[in-house]
Amino acid sequence: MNHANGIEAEYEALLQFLYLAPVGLVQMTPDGGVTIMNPLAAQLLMPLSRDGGLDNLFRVLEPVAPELRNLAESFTADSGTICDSLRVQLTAGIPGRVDPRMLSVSLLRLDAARTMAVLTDITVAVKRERQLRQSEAWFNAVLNDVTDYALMALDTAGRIEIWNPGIARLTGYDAARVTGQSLALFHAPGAITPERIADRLHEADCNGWSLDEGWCVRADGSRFWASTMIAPLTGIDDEPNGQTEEARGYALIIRDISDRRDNAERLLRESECDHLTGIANRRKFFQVAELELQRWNRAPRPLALLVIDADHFKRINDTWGHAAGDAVLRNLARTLTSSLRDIDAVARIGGEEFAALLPSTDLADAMNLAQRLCDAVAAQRVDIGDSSIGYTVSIGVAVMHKGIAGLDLLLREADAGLYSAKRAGRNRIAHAAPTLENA
Ligand SMILES: Nc1nc2c(ncn2[C@@H]2O[C@H](COP(=O)(O)OP(=O)(O)OP(=O)(O)O)[C@@H](O)[C@H]2O)c(=O)[nH]1
Repeated sequence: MNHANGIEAEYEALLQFLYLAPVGLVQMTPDGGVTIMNPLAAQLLMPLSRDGGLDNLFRVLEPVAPELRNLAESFTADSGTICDSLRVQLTAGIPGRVDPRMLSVSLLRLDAARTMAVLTDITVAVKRERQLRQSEAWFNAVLNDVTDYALMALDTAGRIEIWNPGIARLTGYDAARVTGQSLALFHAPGAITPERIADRLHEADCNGWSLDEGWCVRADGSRFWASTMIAPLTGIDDEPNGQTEEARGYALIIRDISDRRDNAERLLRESECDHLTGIANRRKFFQVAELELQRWNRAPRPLALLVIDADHFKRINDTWGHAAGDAVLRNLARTLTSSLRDIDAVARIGGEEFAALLPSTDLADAMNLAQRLCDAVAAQRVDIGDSSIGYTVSIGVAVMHKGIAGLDLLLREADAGLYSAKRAGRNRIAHAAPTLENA
């Protein structure tokens, strides 16, 4: 075989490899300009492309992974791993019916001119992982050492009736303060609503148990990471027409699992945080919202979604520089979190786009809140060197209703409101009436 034939054969083999590789492979310039892409990469990315073009990977992935461009820009070495298996959520899915579409993205700098992206569809793997984590959490809650738990009996309305001494050890409350109180006592003010408690009791009735993990608060105000499990207590009652089993109340077990939050869990939490603003990222938002929508499907209650988008943000970047744009986004995140309750899920879901999911909030309340947020943002000044700049947002409002099968559709309605607010001149809020298709 002569030299030219050798090169041709090698080239053929390379093309075949690219064609058949079970992962998406993209070779690009450091700023994301695509030079080569295999068919699987095109297939994975095409649904994200707004205009059918796939010429820049960072631009295509910006709505779902705005951090990629920053990660690549801040990577200064000539070669090495820029990010490894970063999870990107492509779609929200439909609770109980369609799983969210997940992509894993790794970026490798090959040399100063070339960066390689490896894209893997991990939808099925993530679903299995979630199922495993749920059963692991369940076993942890039930089987592990029982020295650090508080056990109490709740009445049918979720008020505390009977307790074990562990309550005082774990929470610092004494019996007199606990009896007759709602279990909201162990949560920060505003972190749990009566409706959420009712949902958990209902969930326990339906599934045999309701397990949750999150922050609990001691009598002295200090926080601890806890798993809380509620299980129905049933009894046999004599009824005129025979014996029936009926709920007599619930058992509640609170366990301090702060020390169990090992590295893996911390890493997971970090992977749920937006790198720029420190609030939840799109992935975390979709997870929380999926749970919220499952709750809604079991027991519909008012549930509102706000999509908040910075106005003329490109102009801010162009006029004041990207770092100033970043400062505005951080200010916006702070303004939103300080104006919302703990129970509201607020996240950065795209470049300059944020979302807030508001349980127990009807349309009128959501509109009021959106207007307050809009006004609070317009009153902000962000210091940039010697200057200080103002900015505004537009907000689309949507509320959950029967015609909405999943988060994608709820987001679509909020986006329609956002679009109206932008078209009407920005720095305003709008609610788009449900489309006929969703009504
Ligand atoms: N500074 C900064 N800019 C970002 C970030 N993510 C996205 N952007 C920029 O946000 C801008 C969004 O611009 P557009 O989508 O055109 O929207 P806009 O200029 O806000 O206009 P309207 O939404 O119509 O009011 C783009 O220029 C993005 O590059 C980020 O993390 N930091």
